[in-house]
Amino acid sequence: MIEFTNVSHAYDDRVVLRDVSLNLTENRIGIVGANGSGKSTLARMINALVVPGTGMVTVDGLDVSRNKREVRRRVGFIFSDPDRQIIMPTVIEDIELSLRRTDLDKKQRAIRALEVLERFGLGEHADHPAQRLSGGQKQLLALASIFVTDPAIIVADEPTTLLDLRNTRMLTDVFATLDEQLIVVSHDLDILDGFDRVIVIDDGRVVADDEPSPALAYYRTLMS
Ligand SMILES: Nc1ncnc2c1ncn2[C@@H]1O[C@H](COP(=O)(O)OP(=O)(O)OP(=O)(O)O)[C@@H](O)[C@H]1O
Repeated sequence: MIEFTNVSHAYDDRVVLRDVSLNLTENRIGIVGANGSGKSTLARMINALVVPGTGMVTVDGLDVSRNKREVRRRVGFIFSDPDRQIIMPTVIEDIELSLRRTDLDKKQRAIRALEVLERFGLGEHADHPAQRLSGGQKQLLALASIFVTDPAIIVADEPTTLLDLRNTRMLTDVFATLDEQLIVVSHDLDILDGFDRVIVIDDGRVVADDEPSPALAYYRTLMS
């Protein structure tokens, strides 16, 4: 469970979140809003990538500002820019690196890594240089490298920006089958169909918080 209590935040003198209080308990939660409205800042706080200026964020009761390491073990964060996440020379090595803290031995890690690559449609690219993948394939690899660590919570910041229609659908299917709690920031409203809850942010405030259909209708009106 994720809780925001009276969270405000400013970068220098620019206020980007204003007194946000939220209890995030549902399995699939979408966050939408205009460019620059504060969505990524909010999402990054769940993983302590940004520490709130005032107020508090907790994950399973842990104050994220004081328990970064423990919180990051529970929360996997997927950046929209996959180059921030891909580290190793080949595709499979990147997944194997994510598995380094598990109990699996080298051979088991290789088997598990290949399984997850196949699930994400990258099985054929296992031994290819990661940096030669297309943008969309890199995005899938970045997603796979977080999924494989089995975090209790996954936060994805615009995970479909580089994906074609087929891979967006594949990702939507992967999301639908996840046991993990999933928080997705997205401008692609279609991927939020079937989510439990959608939060609309406008100028640093929560302006709607509802099931997808009414929340997205509100957002469309706000943007029109
Ligand atoms: N590290 C930073 N330093 C200074 N300003 C920042 C920083 N990160 C974000 N901002 C500013 O804070 C505001 C909110 O940014 P944020 O990335 O949270 O918005 P967003 O809703 O995710 O936007 P988008 O939909 O464009 O990704 C923007 O004006 C942005 O320029």
